[in-house]
Amino acid sequence: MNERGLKVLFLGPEGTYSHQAALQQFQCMPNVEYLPATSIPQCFDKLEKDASINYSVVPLENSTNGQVVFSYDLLRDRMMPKALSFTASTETNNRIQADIEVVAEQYVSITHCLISPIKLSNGIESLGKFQEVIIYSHPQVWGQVDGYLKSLEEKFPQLTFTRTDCSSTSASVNQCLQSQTACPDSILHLAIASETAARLYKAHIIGHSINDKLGNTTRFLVLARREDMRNNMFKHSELPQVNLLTFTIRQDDPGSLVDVLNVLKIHSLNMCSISSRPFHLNEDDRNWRYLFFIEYYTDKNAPEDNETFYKDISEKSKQWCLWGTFSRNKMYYHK
Ligand SMILES: O=C(O)C(=O)C[C@]1(C(=O)O)C=C[C@@H](O)C=C1
Repeated sequence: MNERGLKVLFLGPEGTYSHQAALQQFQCMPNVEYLPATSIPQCFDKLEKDASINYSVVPLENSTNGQVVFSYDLLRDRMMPKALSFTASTETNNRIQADIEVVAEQYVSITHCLISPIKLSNGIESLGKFQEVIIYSHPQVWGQVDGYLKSLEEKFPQLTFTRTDCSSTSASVNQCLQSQTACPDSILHLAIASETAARLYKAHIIGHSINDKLGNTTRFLVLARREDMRNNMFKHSELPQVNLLTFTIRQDDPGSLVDVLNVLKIHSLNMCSISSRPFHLNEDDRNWRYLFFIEYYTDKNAPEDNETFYKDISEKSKQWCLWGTFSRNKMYYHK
């Protein structure tokens, strides 16, 4: 940390779940400046380009509707150009070093509210007075409240409901306030966001805890520039270390995915997650190629440079990248 303190980027504006994750991560540090980004891509770009920014907090997955694909794809996109340059060369070392690194994880419990820009005398029952309802939120939210929105549609069959994407949940509250000021009385603009966001904008909550699964949680990654992390200030705790690794396989070789996973087994490493995203290198490349994301545990006393493990991964995969080794957050274990 420099004398001027830390600068931490998050998906803004204030009042987003990402903001909450950033506060949770850095609340015990003195002198932290929280900087709102306008999109998830900006959370990556600014961290890479602006040396004054120390960390960026991005959502990765939700316990109800899974991957935040924007973040997965932004990690993938950072591997892509380096993967292309390997294909073109005769390089034997197939390990890719990314410029950013994952240094910690955070978990935020999600409690969505249905938020109105105007006070409705009869709460949710007042929707019956309108002809059209336009609901704004972050695209990740729709899959978390789908059952609730369907039940609203059934309750008010005469109403037209439209879902509109916004850059974040908190931005959606601002959007519904703006839109409501210049629209006919027959249309109501609503937002889905946290109670904090509703309070921040002095908007009105007409439905609380509307997510289909209560206890729904979003997992966030804390990113830093690799070159700045030589003195990693995130002390490794007593909890297991999580390693995030991505790899491509020699797709036409039968068993090539199993071969990579078997390396974990041989080294007695327990895998705790696996997923994949499309990995289409360029227009000359085949359409159906995948990048696999795995996470596995290592002991806190394990050597940082597990050379034989890396050598085996290099041998069995086409290309691979280790994004970071960080302590499991104890909130991972909470229901
Ligand atoms: O819009 C926000 O509040 C965010 O922080 C983004 C985000 C996400 O992309 O997953 C974070 C948590 C919720 O699951 C919904 C939206």
